[in-house]
Amino acid sequence: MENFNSISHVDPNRIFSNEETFILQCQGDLASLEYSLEHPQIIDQDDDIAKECKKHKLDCMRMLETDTHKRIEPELMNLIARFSDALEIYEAMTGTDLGEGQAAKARAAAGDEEMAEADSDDDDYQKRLRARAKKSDPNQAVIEGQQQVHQLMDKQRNETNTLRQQLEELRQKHEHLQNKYNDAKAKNREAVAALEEMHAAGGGGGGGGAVAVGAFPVIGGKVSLSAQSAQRMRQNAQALRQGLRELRDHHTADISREAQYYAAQLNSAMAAIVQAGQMERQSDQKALQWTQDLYKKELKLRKQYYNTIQELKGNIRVYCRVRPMLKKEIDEGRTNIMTFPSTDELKFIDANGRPKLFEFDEVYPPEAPQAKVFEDTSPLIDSVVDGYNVCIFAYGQTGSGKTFTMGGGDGESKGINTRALERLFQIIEERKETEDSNVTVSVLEIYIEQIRDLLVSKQQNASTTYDIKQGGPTGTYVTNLSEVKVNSPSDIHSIMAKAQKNRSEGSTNMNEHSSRSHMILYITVRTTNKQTNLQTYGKLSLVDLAGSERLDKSGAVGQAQKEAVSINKSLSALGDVISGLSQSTKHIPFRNSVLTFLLQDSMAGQAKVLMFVCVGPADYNASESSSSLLFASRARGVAFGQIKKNAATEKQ
Ligand SMILES: Nc1ncnc2c1ncn2[C@@H]1O[C@H](COP(=O)(O)OP(=O)(O)OP(=O)(O)O)[C@@H](O)[C@H]1O
Repeated sequence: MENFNSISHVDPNRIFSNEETFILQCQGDLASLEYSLEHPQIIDQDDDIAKECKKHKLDCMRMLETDTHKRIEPELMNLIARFSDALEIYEAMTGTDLGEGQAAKARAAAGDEEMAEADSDDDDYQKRLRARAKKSDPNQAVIEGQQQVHQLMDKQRNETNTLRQQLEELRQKHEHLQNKYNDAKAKNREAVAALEEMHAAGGGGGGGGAVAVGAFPVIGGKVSLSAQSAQRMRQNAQALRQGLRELRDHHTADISREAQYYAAQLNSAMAAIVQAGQMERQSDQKALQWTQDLYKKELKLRKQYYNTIQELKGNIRVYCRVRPMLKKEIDEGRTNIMTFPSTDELKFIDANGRPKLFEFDEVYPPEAPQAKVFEDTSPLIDSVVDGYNVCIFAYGQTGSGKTFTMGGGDGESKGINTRALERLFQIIEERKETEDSNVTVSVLEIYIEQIRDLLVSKQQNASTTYDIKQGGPTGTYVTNLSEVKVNSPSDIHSIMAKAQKNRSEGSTNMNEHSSRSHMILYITVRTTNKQTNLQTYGKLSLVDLAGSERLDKSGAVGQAQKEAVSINKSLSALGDVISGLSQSTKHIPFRNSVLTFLLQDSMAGQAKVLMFVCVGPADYNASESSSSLLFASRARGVAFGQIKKNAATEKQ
């Protein structure tokens, strides 16, 4: 009876007590046995269910003997009766001896003490059955037994049905209770979870310590509702999380695939770019090399053509420039007599009213800017770096624009001198990989047949003798003339400002700032070829001649008159030289003046020569303009001789 010792101590909160469980088990097994009795074909041959029922019956009987199961006594009694009936029928149907029915009765009648104990557990009902069986003969007993069996079977059938209904009710009750129990458990869990969430959401409010969840009331309407919401939310959140996880996995896979695809695309694109870049670089290098070669060839050709043209032209080019009308001239009501039929022609009516047409290599009208004038001059400058002497001089009457053309002003009005130097440095820069050049300048003036160094003080000039010599690397040179190294084009500004400041200048009727001397700016370029180490010299002579003037017009007297006479004399000497050259006479009077002596090497074929003939446009200068233009025309036809490049020497 060990199973039932603790029945009285069963937890009252438990749904089924041990007694109820026991009765349910008994009823279950009994129903099985009864069912098999109604269906003999499935009677258990191993007697298991019958033996189990026998055991239950004995348990029921033992429980009845104790006082502790009063509560279920009716059920126990009922069960014992049913077990007895069923077991007796079972024994009758199967011939098995379980201590019931005929066998027990026979043992009781025979006084079989051995099995008496097994039968002794039968209740009074059993004893009565056995007693009754003793009185009748066995055959009658069998018949009675069979009748009883039938009766019992009917009764049993009815009871079985009732029991089945009861069992079904019990089962439903059990199921209902089980559901309630499950619901309660679930609600409890939800409530606990809700409280945990509330606690978590509240940041552990109510003291900040850990909350003993079990201490909260479990189920309340409100809590239950919010717990359901929380549950739904949790389920939603879980579903959402799951969806997000799937989405993320899906996207991760997609992104990974795309990343691989694009990485491959990128790699191949990069490779293509690198390859294209290499090809481009190679073709760029080839194109660059080709362009450089072409450029060199072009330069060479250009030089050849230019030199050929120069030689064909007798090595002198003449550009004519007509300055604009001056304010003074306009104010005096002077008339502009110059017209320009073409870019190399100039036409005007001379003092005698006769139309005159002059043709030059270039003719610049008054509006021609300084830049345009230099544009046509710059090819000559290139020759200097190639080792040629170049002489550019401006000729014309006083006030005709010589100084403006050669020196000019600042910015866009800067003249040939500054622009030539800029161009020289540009060429030097372009050739710096193959050639090394340095540039020096000297500036002198010829004032009343005296040479003055314009880059030194008047005192120094007074104590220095300047002689003209021939045979230097660039031909004619002046002894003791200072030479200043120029590092950049901007250096020329201060140098020319100094020279201009030192130059002799006066004011005449014809020109407020009249130059009273010839000024020559020498720019010498020494170039060393980096490969051959050969050194060449080029000399650029930029000559701003003093203007010829008619003394009656200029009103010069005293020193100015002396200057004017000297100027005219030297210009006349220049005219004589040009005349001699044009007539190819044997003796050319270069030494008749300091000017012609200094220009001898240029005019004797050792330089490319460019003459600017400057004229004023006003009618009152028609005579001087006419003679200047005639002078220039004559010079243009002169063959100065075969141009020679300065000899190259090994650099020391
Ligand atoms: N192309 C020109 N555009 C504008 N002004 C000019 C131009 N040529 C000359 N002039 C102006 O004419 C005046 C005389 O010019 P410039 O001094 O150059 O003459 P010059 O021939 O050098 O005279 P001189 O022989 O007396 O020294 C100056 O005021 C000068 O600014």
